[in-house]
Amino acid sequence: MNKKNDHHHKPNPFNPTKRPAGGVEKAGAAPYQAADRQRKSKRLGGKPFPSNQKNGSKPYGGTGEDVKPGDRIIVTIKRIGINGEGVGYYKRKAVFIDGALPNEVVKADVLKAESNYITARLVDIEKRSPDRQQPPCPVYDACGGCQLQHMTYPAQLRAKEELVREAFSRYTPALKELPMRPILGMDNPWGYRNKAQLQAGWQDEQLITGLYSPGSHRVVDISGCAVQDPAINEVTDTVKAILTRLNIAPYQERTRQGTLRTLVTRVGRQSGTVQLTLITATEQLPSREALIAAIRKELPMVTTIAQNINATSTPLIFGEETRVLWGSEHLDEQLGDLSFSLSPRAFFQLNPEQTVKLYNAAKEAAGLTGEELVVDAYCGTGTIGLWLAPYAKQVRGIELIPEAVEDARRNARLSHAANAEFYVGHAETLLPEWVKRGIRPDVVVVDPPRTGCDRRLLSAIAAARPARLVYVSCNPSTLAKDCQVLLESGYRLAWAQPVDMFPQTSHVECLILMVLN
Ligand SMILES: C[S@@+](CC[C@H](N)C(=O)[O-])C[C@H]1O[C@@H](n2cnc3c(N)ncnc32)[C@H](O)[C@@H]1O
Repeated sequence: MNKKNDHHHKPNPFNPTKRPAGGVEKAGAAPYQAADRQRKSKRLGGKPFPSNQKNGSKPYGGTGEDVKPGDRIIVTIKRIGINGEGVGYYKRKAVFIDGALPNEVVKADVLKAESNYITARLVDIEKRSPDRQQPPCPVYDACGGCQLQHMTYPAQLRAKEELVREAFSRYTPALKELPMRPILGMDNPWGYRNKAQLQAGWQDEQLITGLYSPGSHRVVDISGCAVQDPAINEVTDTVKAILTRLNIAPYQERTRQGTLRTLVTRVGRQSGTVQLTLITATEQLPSREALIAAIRKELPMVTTIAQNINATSTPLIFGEETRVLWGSEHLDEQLGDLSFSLSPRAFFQLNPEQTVKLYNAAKEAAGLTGEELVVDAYCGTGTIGLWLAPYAKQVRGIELIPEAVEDARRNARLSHAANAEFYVGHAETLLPEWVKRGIRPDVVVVDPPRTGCDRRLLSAIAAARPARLVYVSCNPSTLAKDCQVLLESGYRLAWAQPVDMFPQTSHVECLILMVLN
């Protein structure tokens, strides 16, 4: 799954220049609480290609082995990299070019030339891919939220399948062939996100809300974001107008003046109601009563108005203290037959429609008959375990964050899952302890952060020998590496199922089923 509390960013093995997507919840992050904010060069999608002969670049062709910054090179793009960039080869070195698409021949200026890879800026497209399209979003180039809008949706899906294949061919040498099912995409790959976390900023003396421009703290206004649920866009625009009217200013890091840091809007897709959280740098919220009255009057779908106070200078979005200013403590949400009641800080899947497909794949993979003990490791708020609970004898979830475990327990009560228990702890410590005490799971589900499973957990699984291991991952590279370890421990890869949880972005979710040989 996405939304990963990943505290350990490692170099991305497909593109060492970039952080992997995902991470802790940070300001301005997009697809997950913390999407990768990759730097984008011009994508040229559907626009005339600029002539770039005046910029002092060297003539086409580069300088052989010793490619250096400023050289202009011609590259045939082979595939999409994990951050959405085009990947080709020049003089046997991998070249990463933002905005280039597979099968395109592009001219690019070298930005960085290392011993084993090159990064370059797209200048012109000599041969254009039929998969190239005009990005629908007007601020696509400036905003860091999406990486693949310049590619048609069927091509995005193919590229994501290719990313999974590439990872397994690179990191799972013990696997002869990858038994991969076609990726599960969306019929309508727009308007799917149920939550926005938008930074507040100034532009032309106006309050704006949006994401930080990649690599900076400049807010790009993203009114009318095409991947957000339309209700979120409506609420955002109206709240912005109300805040402007009431002179509630955005907080400015430089001057430490102002109030509003972030506007968090979450919609319950089933109920149609909206939970609004204003994250402020100060305890005091100016014109508080007038603000509440105006929101209630103009936005009847808002059922919670909350304030979260974050006076710190860390990149984390939420502070420790949340006050509900008006309305309900929780937002009601439904996923299939399960009910959830979400506090402003509680984690919930961002694309409920695709989550159902992912969890149904997990259910199929688990192959439950009602007699099994299922361990849901890295369980978050318990959603996968609860999805499986009606079909299992018992579910035991393990999660590091105590608040998430409290949410999981509350969610279990709401969904009448009396056979599901959730424990706070490290999966790599708790599962071995359980195994030592004779608790033997029949099915283990893991859904780790981007860094993958801890080796001690993989060893404990190998020792416990559950008949089935269902591995849900948001990072094909670590998934493939862990798969290699499991293959060496006597498991066989039965099938892999990629799911497109975040259309228009380069994120790929993939589930695999491993069974005992
Ligand atoms: C990708 S999320 C999975 C969430 C959950 N499965 C879901 O679908 O909502 C990974 C979770 O693992 C937790 N986590 C990270 N390291 C852990 C560890 N060593 N042991 C247990 N949980 C851990 C994180 O706090 C996070 O909630």
